[in-house]
Parts: sequence; C-alpha cells; structure tokens
Amino acid sequence: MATTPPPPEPLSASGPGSLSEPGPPSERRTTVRTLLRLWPYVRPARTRLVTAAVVAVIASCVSLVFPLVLKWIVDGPVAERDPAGVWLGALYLLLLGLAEALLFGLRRWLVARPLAGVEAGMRADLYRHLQRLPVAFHDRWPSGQLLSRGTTDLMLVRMFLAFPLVFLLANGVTILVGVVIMLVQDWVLGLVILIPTLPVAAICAAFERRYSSASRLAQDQIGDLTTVVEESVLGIRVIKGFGRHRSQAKAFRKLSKELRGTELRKARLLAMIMTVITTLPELAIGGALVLGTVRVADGDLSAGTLVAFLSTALALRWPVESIGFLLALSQETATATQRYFEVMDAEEERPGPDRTRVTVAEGGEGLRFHGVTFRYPDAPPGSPPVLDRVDLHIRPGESMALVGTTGSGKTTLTALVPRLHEATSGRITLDGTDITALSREELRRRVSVAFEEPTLFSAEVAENVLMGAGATAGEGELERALGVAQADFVHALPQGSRTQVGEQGLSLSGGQRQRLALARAVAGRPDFLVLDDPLSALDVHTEAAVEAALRRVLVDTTALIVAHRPSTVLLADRVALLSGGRIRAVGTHHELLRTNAEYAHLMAGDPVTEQAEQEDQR
Ligand SMILES: Nc1ncnc2c1ncn2[C@@H]1O[C@H](COP(=O)(O)OP(=O)(O)OP(=O)(O)O)[C@@H](O)[C@H]1O
Repeated sequence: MATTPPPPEPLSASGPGSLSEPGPPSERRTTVRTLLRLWPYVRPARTRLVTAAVVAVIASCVSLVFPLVLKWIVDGPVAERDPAGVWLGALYLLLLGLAEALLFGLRRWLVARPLAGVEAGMRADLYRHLQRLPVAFHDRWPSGQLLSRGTTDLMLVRMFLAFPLVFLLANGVTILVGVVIMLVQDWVLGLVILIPTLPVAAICAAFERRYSSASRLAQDQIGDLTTVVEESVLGIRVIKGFGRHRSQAKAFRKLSKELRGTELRKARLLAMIMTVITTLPELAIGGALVLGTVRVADGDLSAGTLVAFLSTALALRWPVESIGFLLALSQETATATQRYFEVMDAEEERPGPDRTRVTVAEGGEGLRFHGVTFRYPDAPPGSPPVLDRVDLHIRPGESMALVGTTGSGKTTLTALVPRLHEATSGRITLDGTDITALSREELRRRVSVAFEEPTLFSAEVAENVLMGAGATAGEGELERALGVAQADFVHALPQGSRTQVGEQGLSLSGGQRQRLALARAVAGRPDFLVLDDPLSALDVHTEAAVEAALRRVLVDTTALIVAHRPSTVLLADRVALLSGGRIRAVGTHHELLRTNAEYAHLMAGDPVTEQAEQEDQR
C-alpha cells in the first residue's frame, strides 16, 4: 500500500517550528539542497536569470565607479582649479547614474515573464499531483495546508528567484570588488573596514538557524488559518444555525494571534540582525574616517584617496545591510520549497498495469470479496481492523444491500471497490479479475460510485452528470441518467441542464444534489454500481420513484448498495449484514428478519419492517 509521510505538526509550538530548538543538524544542512530542488523548474528560465544576474552585478559595480570619478575630480580638476574638468567629471557621474538606472530596469524586465512561468508551472504540477494522491493522503492533510502551499509558498519562491537570489549574487560580488578596491587604495584602512567581518558572519549563521525555525512555524500557521477560513465558509450554515459565530471567531482570533506572535518573533530577529549588520560596519567606517583624516593631516594619504575610500565604503552600505533581509527571504523560500516538496514527494496512487491491459471476462462471476481486511493507515496501533477477512459474493446482475450499524465499515467496504483505499490484505475481483490487475482507467470505467454526501462541481448540471460517462456521451445519456435519478427538476432550472450549479452545488437542495450524483453514477451504464446510501435525503415518494427507475437499471448491473432504510434494502435482491468487521449474514430481507436477531434489531421500529414482520407472522 502507498505510504505517505505524515504532514508536519502545524500548530504545535514544540514542533519543527520552535525557535528554542533550531532543529537537527541534518535539517539545517538541507537548506541549500532544498533550494537546489527548484532547479528543474528554473532550468527553462536559466539563460534569462543568468543574464539578469550579470546585469545586476554590472549595475552594482557601476556604483563603485562613482567614488573613483570623485577621487579623479578632487585630486585633479578641483586641486588644479579647473572648472571645465569639474563639469566633465559631473557629466561622467550623470552618465554613470543613467547607466545604473537602465541596467536595473533591464534586470527587472529580464526576469518578470519567465519567473511568472516558473510559478505557474510549479502550481500546475502541484495540482496535477494532488489529483493523483490517494484518498488516504487527503484524509490526513488539512485542505488549508495544501492551499497555502499552492499560493503563499509559491509566491515566495517566485519573489526569491526574482529578487533575493539575483541580489545575493550581485551584492556578494559588489562587496568583494569594493573590498578589493579599498585594499588597493589603502590597505591599512581596508583592514580596519574588514574587522567586523567575523562577528557579522557568526551572528548571520545564528540568525539563519533561528529565522528558519520561525519561518517554518509561521508558514504552517498560515496553512492552519487558511483551513479555519475554508471550514468557516463551507460550514457557514452550521455556524449560523447553531449561533457559533463567537466561538468560531474566537478560534480564528486565537490562531491569528499565534501567527502574529510568530511574525513578531521574526520581525524581532530581523531587527536584531539589521542592527548588528548596520552598526558594526558603521563603527568600522567611523574608525577608518578618523584614522584616514589623521593620515591626510600627516600627509601620508591624499585627500582624494580618502574621499574615494570613504565613498566606496558608503557605496557598500546597501549591499552589506541588505544581507540580513536577503538571508531572511532565502530562509523563507527554503521553508516554502520544503513545504512544497513535502506534498510533491508523497507517493501517488499506483497507476495499475495500464500497458498490459486486462480485460474482464464477460458474463463472469460478479463482484467478489475474498478475505478482505482493511485498516486505516492512521488508525491507532493495536486497534482492530475496520474490516476483518470479509468474504462476500455479489452475483452478476445481482444487487446486494449492505447494512450494519453506524461506523461498522460500510462506506469503507464500498470505497475499496473503486480503489479509493487499498485493501490491507485479501482480494477483490470483478468477474474473476483482481481489481489491482486492472488499470485505474479500466476499473473506473466499469465501476461507478455515488456517495451519501454528493459533491457537485462549479459547472453546468450536464457537465456534472456526464462526468460519469465517456467523452462521447451526449444529450441521450444525459436525459436517460436524469430520468433514472428522477431528476426532472433540472428542466425547471433557469437554463435547464446548462444551468451552472454553485460552489459544491450549494444552490440546490440536498435531495436534488443526491439525485444528480446518482444520475452521474448511472450515466456511464457501468457494469458495477456502488451506491453509498444514495437515497437518504429523498422524501418517500421520490425515493419510491427513484427505486422503480433504478430497479430497471439494476437488471443488468451488479450493484452494492449501502442502505440504512428498509425501503432502500427492498431495492436489492439480497442483503449482507456487516458487523464487527465481518459479514455475519447474507439473505433476503425477509429471511434475515426471521433468522438474524441483530438484523431484526437493526431494522426494528421502521414501519416497512413492522409491516413485513406482520406479513411474515400471518
Ligand atoms: N479516514 C479515516 N481514518 C481513520 N479511520 C476512519 C476513517 N474513515 C472512517 N474511519 C473509521 O472507520 C470506521 C468505519 O467507518 P465507515 O464510514 O466505513 O462506517 P459506516 O458503516 O459507513 O458508518 P455510517 O453508517 O455512519 O455511514 C469508523 O470507526 C470510522 O471512525
């Protein structure tokens, strides 16, 4: 069975985001390696990115030429009182300024379009991958965590590629070139400027570790906040119905406050590193200024050299000061990348043997469970399996109702047929062929499902229904499916079957949505139909009409129908009782009523059952 790594503990302050614990060394080492995983996405944009980096380096280095022109003006035309020379110097400075501005503009233009493509490509891959991940993965991951990975995290990645990555390189080269220029101009003053290098490097390393933890926590908290917002919007009826605005708002405020706390912690760390990075070099520049002035007074140094030296040092202020900010953004991007790949690394559903297509023998032996055991991957260790060596045979063309108490595992059993979950052990066969030997495409073509909680997509009614049929299905199939599901109300909608149904079909009633989900299940004329209590939201008259139509459909379809109400049970040829993880009895409704006390108890109190019992007694 496919296993996926569990999601990080998003809300736990003692989880991977805790500032007090910088994380294991292996985790820290992976920062650069994590960023390198972006390479396949960045590859197509590499030429433009490299050109942009070169342009940024040239633009930064142009800023270092200003002090050299200044030195030339001070030691030359100014010392020689030559106004024409001063004007010429001013012209050089103007041209340099223009060149610098143009180069920065060019850099922006170079990266904007390809990086939007990188972000879009990564998002498309994430969406594609999410569609292929097993249901067990989606059971475990909160939707907000997935949403935030596909939005905020990817935006951070794009911003990093457009700005910090290029500037880390450009500013690094500028600092190196500037230091060399200063050392060449005067090595003593150059060494004074270099004094803060070691303490700044040590403080940067400590900052990086702490900031990494804080940014992980903040990004996970954004995911949790997104989950709460999403649940509140989807569950707005429950919230209003139960008057839970205040408690829901309180829960939101709590999470929001925690996120604010983490963001403030990040801001404090950033303020600390910015203070250090600004103060220590400023002190060194101050020291160099005092020493330089004394040496100019002693005649050991020309005034022009001191002006050029200090102008170079001042030109390096932005590249040096930006390091804290750039490191912070790099850390946030490493975290975003890590979060992105946590999802991308999760194992997809095994596709099944697509190439060696297995065809199911016609007129075979129906749907069969052979000693099927199932345990949810996240079930507590030692807990009994939900299904324990289930044996069940549904003959070809037969419809079998599955009954059992709430939580007995009916939904779980039905989910195994279309392989929404994989059986832990045992086999399920369709007309004698193991379902794991069929390609997913083939399996889902032959087996149709309708769930108790019907999900409709933001699309036309017709699109929602024909989703269950082949690509060539048209009006005929649509009308037939709507007829079977007794969904005539569709024709009364403003645009008939072309009416858009709202988000999750919320503009329709529960019963209307169930009927559309049922229509979707029968639209493709499947050989095997799995229905998880599909009529629960219908009134008795509509249910009776749907049942009559379904009975006609079920004549040549092998069906497994989860049922709670005897009226649904009566739709089936036979009934299977699921209890304690096993099939305890199989027979007709009336047989089981007579012979199985548990079944009789389960159905007790229902008018249909009571009527059947009275008939039996007569
Ligand atoms: N994703 C899951 N992870 C872990 N346990 C689960 C998961 N889904 C269901 N369960 C557990 O499996 C058991 C069977 O659930 P299932 O939904 O199959 O029951 P059911 O018979 O269909 O119930 P109902 O009649 O109420 O719909 C329950 O104890 C439930 O808590």
